[in-house]
Amino acid sequence: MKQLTVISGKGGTGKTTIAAAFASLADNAVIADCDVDAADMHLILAPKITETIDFYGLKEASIDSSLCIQCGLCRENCRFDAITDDIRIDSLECEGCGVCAHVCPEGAITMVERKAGDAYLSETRFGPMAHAKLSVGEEASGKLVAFVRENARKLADRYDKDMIIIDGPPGTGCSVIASITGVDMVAVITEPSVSGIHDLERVLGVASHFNVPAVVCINQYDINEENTRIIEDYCRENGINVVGKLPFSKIPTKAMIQEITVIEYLDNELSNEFSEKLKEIWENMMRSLKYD
Ligand SMILES: Nc1ncnc2c1ncn2[C@@H]1O[C@H](COP(=O)(O)OP(=O)(O)OP(=O)(O)O)[C@@H](O)[C@H]1O
Ligand code: SF4
Ligand code: SF4
Repeated sequence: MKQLTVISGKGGTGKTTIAAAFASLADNAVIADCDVDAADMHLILAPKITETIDFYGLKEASIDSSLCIQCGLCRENCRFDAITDDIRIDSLECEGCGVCAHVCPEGAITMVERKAGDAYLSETRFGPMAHAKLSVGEEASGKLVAFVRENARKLADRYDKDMIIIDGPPGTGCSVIASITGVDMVAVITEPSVSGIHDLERVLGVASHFNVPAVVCINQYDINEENTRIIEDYCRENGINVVGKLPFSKIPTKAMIQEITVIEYLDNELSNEFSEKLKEIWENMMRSLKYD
């Protein structure tokens, strides 16, 4: 089974637009929305949730006040200021490091599970989907990405799918790393802006560090053709395949408003042209995936 992650380095480059289009073009895939901090694939794919699973992130300290002698050691040793003057745990600040439980002379502190969000198994018009929602203020997004990927693998086994298409988070942080480790290929969606080029180089560096082959798709290439050439040269020099370029177009936004993919939005010549380009990009990527 092949796993492909769509990432972007920089936010707002069209990653979700393109990942949703890929989901509609794949023959036999599971879709995994791993952009868990700002999930928006569901706006286009309208998943029907079939199963909701509690997600437990970081553990949290809990004090048994009947054992506590108010010595204050836990408070002194908590680096996150998560213990109040009257020795209570501030849930929003507790990072679950366990130091307080370790130093407590009375064994009054235990580490307990804390629900940090919900993971979902769903059905979409293009096949099964794994996705999730992190609770407000929670920070275990890398762990939740890993959980969504595990759920996607279960769906692939259950429905005999041969591919998982992962919509990864933007940036280069731990949730990006969790969404690309062990996949067969990443497709980096970039745009020809100065920050786009900078973030592309950074995210390609992360992919290379984890030995994941990368291809690049340049979105809105015509907003700055000079920068597009810089990206193409950079990719050529570094042996990275540019699988295609998409022009600036009103179609992605029009399709998004109708909650459909750009491939489904087919009411004029212009939209046909746009979706034909995306199909070519998909086919180039599939060739690269086979070749690698
Ligand atoms: N080729 C294009 N031409 C013009 N607008 C586009 C193009 N591709 C995407 N857009 C628009 O850009 C906006 C951002 O796209 P999208 O949500 O797919 O990006 P993203 O990288 O997933 O963003 P985020 O990081 O916020 O998840 C949307 O309004 C989308 O319709
Ligand atoms: S688990 Fe760590 S962060 Fe939480 S209260 Fe204890 S020492 Fe502070
Ligand atoms: S270290 Fe233990 S006994 Fe001391 S104040 Fe904290 S909970 Fe109470």
